Amino acid sequence: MGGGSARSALTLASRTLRTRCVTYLPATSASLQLLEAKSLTGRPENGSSSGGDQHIFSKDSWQTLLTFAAAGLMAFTGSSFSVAAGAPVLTEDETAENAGRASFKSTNPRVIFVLGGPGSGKGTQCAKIVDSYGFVHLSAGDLLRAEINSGSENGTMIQNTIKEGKIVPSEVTVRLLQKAMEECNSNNFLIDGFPRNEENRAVFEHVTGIEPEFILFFDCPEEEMEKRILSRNQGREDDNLETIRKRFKVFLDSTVPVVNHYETTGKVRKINATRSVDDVFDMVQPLFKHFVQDDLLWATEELLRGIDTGDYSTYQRLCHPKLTAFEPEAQGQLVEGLDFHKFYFDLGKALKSSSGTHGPAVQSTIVAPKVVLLGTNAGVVTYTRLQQIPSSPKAGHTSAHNETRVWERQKNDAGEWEWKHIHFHRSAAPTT
Ligand SMILES: Nc1ncnc2c1ncn2[C@@H]1O[C@H](COP(=O)(O)OP(=O)(O)OP(=O)(O)O)[C@@H](O)[C@H]1O
Ligand SMILES: O=c1ccn([C@@H]2O[C@H](COP(=O)(O)O)[C@@H](O)[C@H]2O)c(=O)[nH]1
Repeated sequence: MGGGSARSALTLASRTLRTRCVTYLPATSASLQLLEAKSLTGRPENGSSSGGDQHIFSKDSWQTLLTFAAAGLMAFTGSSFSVAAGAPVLTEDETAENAGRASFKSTNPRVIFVLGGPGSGKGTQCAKIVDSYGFVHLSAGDLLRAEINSGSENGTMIQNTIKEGKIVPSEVTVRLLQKAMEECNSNNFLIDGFPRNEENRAVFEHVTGIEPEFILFFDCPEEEMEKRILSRNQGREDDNLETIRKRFKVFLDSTVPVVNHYETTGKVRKINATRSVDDVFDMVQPLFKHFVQDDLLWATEELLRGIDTGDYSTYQRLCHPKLTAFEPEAQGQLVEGLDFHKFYFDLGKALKSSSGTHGPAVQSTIVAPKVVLLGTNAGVVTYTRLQQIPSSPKAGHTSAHNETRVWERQKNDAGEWEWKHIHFHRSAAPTT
């Protein structure tokens, strides 16, 4: 399993990234309702990922890759974040805060507002981001249309407002967004087509206390947007020339000022949306890759914390049942499955109960982590792990190991995406 089995805390030293959460992409009944709402309104959830400029490894090439990695023949290049050894350690509060995020649901969700004129391609790109980066897509327009279809008392008012291309009162939209976020077991949200005006923005911030990470803004000329909407053909009541023109005016008068506001805070990421769907997505992808790197590092930290605290259920949840490993304990052999690792968790528990000691915890420190993404569904995390072992016979001893951990994003039986640890390589680090 790669490490000590006694009770411990994980000190997250030597890193520049501040991790947020592990993306487990669970689809709750609420998100399924939203999907249903989408199909009712005929909105596209289309598009498999283009893969952008990265190589996407098939299952077969993945095995080859593992063989190379295992043989020490693989060099990790490409995007990474470097971390200076000895950089500041997380404070106790931050560590506790991160520990609280182990359940993936935090009070501090990651929100990206997706703005752009009507027909600029917001919904199309959001579907691709969901596919590749696992965000939950909340379209304010879809939520409002679902509210009409639900027979709510506000239904007629919302329907008339949409027909006129006007903006629905902020409290109605914010309430729908907040409810959808609360019902969704995720921490990563794309909020599409909102805030539509300054009041929307102020009410959302006031009610939820959430500041967006950034604003993804699709910039597209009116004639192109008009052409796209007129050929959208999804039976939307507002996709007619008269309402389209009104929507363009509302966009210019009310939504552009919101974008301008965020410009002043440096949060706008403007994308030229005139190109093809895949070309636009290629421009979008770099904005999301670091979230995946962040999540993979956090998943690794959670795994190590599980090892150090002897928490086998966490280890089992994060690891693929057929996890493969090269580690000193396996005497140079490739071991497969979790049983080999479970032995050490059981041993730790037995030793602790027989000795009855409750001494200080084993402490792991990750030094110089690097996260390399292989397409959008796989990634490799490498680092040196220092483990301070408080108990005898090696009391006060620090061990140093180089670890390479491979993660793959997979769909579970419920069809939900989750990161699974599929292989690791651990060897003693040369000491200085
Ligand atoms: N880059 C693109 N090139 C050509 N057509 C596109 C592109 N992006 C989206 N489309 C098409 O244009 C239409 C509008 O796209 P989409 O529904 O994603 O826009 P939107 O910004 O979400 O619109 P709205 O604000 O009205 O909901 C759809 O039919 C979609 O397939
Ligand atoms: O925050 C919002 C979002 C949307 N509306 C109304 O819905 C329609 C359609 O929105 P799309 O984003 O194009 O699906 C929009 O024209 C508004 O009338 C809103 O009021 N507030």
